[in-house]
Amino acid sequence: MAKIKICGITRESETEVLNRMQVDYAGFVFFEKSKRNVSIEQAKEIKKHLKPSIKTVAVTVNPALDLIDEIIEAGFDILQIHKMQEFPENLKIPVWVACQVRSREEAEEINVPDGISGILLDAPEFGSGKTFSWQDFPMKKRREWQERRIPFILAGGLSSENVEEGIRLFEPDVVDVSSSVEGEHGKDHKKVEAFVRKVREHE
Ligand SMILES: O=C(O)c1ccccc1NCC(=O)[C@H](O)[C@H](O)COP(=O)(O)O
Repeated sequence: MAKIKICGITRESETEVLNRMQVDYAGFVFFEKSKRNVSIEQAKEIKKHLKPSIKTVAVTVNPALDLIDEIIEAGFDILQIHKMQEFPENLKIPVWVACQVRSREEAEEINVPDGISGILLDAPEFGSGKTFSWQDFPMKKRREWQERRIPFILAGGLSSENVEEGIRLFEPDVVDVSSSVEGEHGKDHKKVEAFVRKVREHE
């Protein structure tokens, strides 16, 4: 069964539905330009309210080494890196590399370095609630990662309406959602519940 990551947690009140629905991952965005940006201190406070079984993912964009150190120090389980320029060596935290899928040609060039703990495919604009073009994605890349046993995370525009299709096409290890489960004040409990149920119904 695909595991579930709810991304862009910004407040303590959101943890109740994550705990109750026993999701697998909670993502915190550390990127100042994002409407979901939180400080390390805020995230540390919020994650105290998550069940220990929920792994925490620190979502970053080409992070400076200082930020990576702070993330490790704060006890996050996984570091997710978008727009990675260089793979930082000897990191003491598992890394998910996020790739923005813009075209079939670009996707064919995706190189997954050894030693990463997951490859995440996302829309051209991260956190936008839009999907990348699933039909154009070169599935031989997906098969290559399956053969190399690299965990695969499907992100970008997932919702209760399309997640079944995404699971059928990509057989992801994890499905990652943010925009479609948001309301006016952060994550909407009913939308999170509906998304989680849809994923679990599928299996
Ligand atoms: O969500 C953001 O604002 C964000 C900012 C900077 C880097 C990544 C960001 N989100 C990335 C994600 O982890 C996934 O892309 C996200 O869960 C999927 O988002 P959505 O398309 O909104 O469901």
